[in-house]
Amino acid sequence: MKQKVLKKQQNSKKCLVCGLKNDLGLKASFYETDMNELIAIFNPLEEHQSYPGRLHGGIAGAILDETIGRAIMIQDDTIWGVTVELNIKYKKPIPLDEELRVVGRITKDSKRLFEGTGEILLPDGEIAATAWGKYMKMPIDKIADFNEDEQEWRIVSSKNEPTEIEV
Ligand SMILES: CCCCCCCCCCCCCC(=O)SCCNC(=O)CCNC(=O)[C@H](O)C(C)(C)COP(=O)(O)OP(=O)(O)OC[C@H]1O[C@@H](n2cnc3c(N)ncnc32)[C@H](O)[C@@H]1OP(=O)(O)O
Repeated sequence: MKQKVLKKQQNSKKCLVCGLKNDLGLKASFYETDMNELIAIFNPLEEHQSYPGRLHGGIAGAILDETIGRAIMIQDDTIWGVTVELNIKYKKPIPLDEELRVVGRITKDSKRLFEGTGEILLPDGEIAATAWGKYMKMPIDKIADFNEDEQEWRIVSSKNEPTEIEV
């Protein structure tokens, strides 16, 4: 099924998942879609391996965590979540050096907490890992000394941004 891209989300400077100036990071891009889901696209490198040729499970957890944690920003981009629980099921080995898609959505939202689920998809669309996470909503100034400009928290568009993503 194709999902229509409505908006790209911000990247940052040094985050392991979204930092564009983190040489060892995933440099993932995040897209909000017309299905109220968030889709991450990234290319894991050799540096992200566990066994040769296989993505490290912790890295798979990191991209799932951030995709679910950012999905809350579809409805309100001023809500920041810190992960309080994360459960992952690894179903298939995840390859390196190939473009991968991760889908996340919010399943429960209350005043102080939200929950969501997500999946990492293999290039052929098969589900390689699933996750459920719970997050506490916190004001950004209680999480970190955060300055948008210093952290380069901004939407970075390239020439070939997708308008639709197959999931
Ligand atoms: C430049 C930026 C780049 C990055 C951008 C990324 C975008 C976003 C990406 C996001 C993705 C990546 C995100 C990351 O990677 S975030 C990094 C990983 N996560 C953390 O670092 C969180 C660490 N934990 C804490 O800081 C504290 O434990 C917090 C602040 C969460 C609570 O400690 P605090 O001492 O303040 O609170 P409390 O213990 O008195 O509890 C307070 C209340 O909360 C309830 N409670 C607590 N835990 C749970 C639970 N598990 N289920 C249900 N409820 C829970 C508790 O019952 C109590 O309720 P009540 O009794 O008052 O009713």
